[in-house]
Amino acid sequence: MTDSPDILRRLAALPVANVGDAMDRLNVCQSVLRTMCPGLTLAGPAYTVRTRPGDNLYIHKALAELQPGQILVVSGGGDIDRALIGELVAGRAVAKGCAGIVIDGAVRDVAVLQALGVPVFARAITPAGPYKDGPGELDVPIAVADVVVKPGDYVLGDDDGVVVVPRERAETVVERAEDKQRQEDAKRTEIAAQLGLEAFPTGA
Ligand SMILES: O=C([O-])CC(=O)C(=O)O
Ligand SMILES: [Mg+2]
Repeated sequence: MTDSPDILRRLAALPVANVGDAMDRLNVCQSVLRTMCPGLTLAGPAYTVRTRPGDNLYIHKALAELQPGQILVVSGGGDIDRALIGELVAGRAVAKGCAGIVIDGAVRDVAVLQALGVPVFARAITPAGPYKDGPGELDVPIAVADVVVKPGDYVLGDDDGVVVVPRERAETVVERAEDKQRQEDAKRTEIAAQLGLEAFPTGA
């Protein structure tokens, strides 16, 4: 699948909430999927993995396939009793140029994930480790916190949560989201004046 760096750059510049609004407020992952690394944003095309809950053999297999800029997106069935990744898997993914990790399950070693500076989103943290027996699947459509993710779909995350932009709709979605952002910018300027501020806070 050809990459669209311009669309990705434009999507990445927008708040995740506005991109969700631009998809009729659908395609937003359930709020159980939270950032493990506050302040870091995530944006890129998905490399998808489906694993047996509590088992990360196929995540290790995925490390060999990951391309720079991709987001490692894992459906672990939402199980939160075993961590599917920690510092070692995350470090290896970063070494392959991975731009972020989304786990529909749990993670561990969270202090080091933050120190690595890689955006990681997951349902939970637990010290309990994963089994490594399989089965699993690579590069297939998956479900992540109630949203379908196809290989190559754009995945975006910030402190509010995660949205998935289907690749085939990305152009329309980014235009709608930019339009919404412009409308909101006008409102922010108006509110800043009411607050006696030179500019509306950015949260950055
Ligand atoms: O043991 C594992 O596969 C998960 C883990 O803690 C790590 O990646 O550091
Ligand atoms: Mg570990």
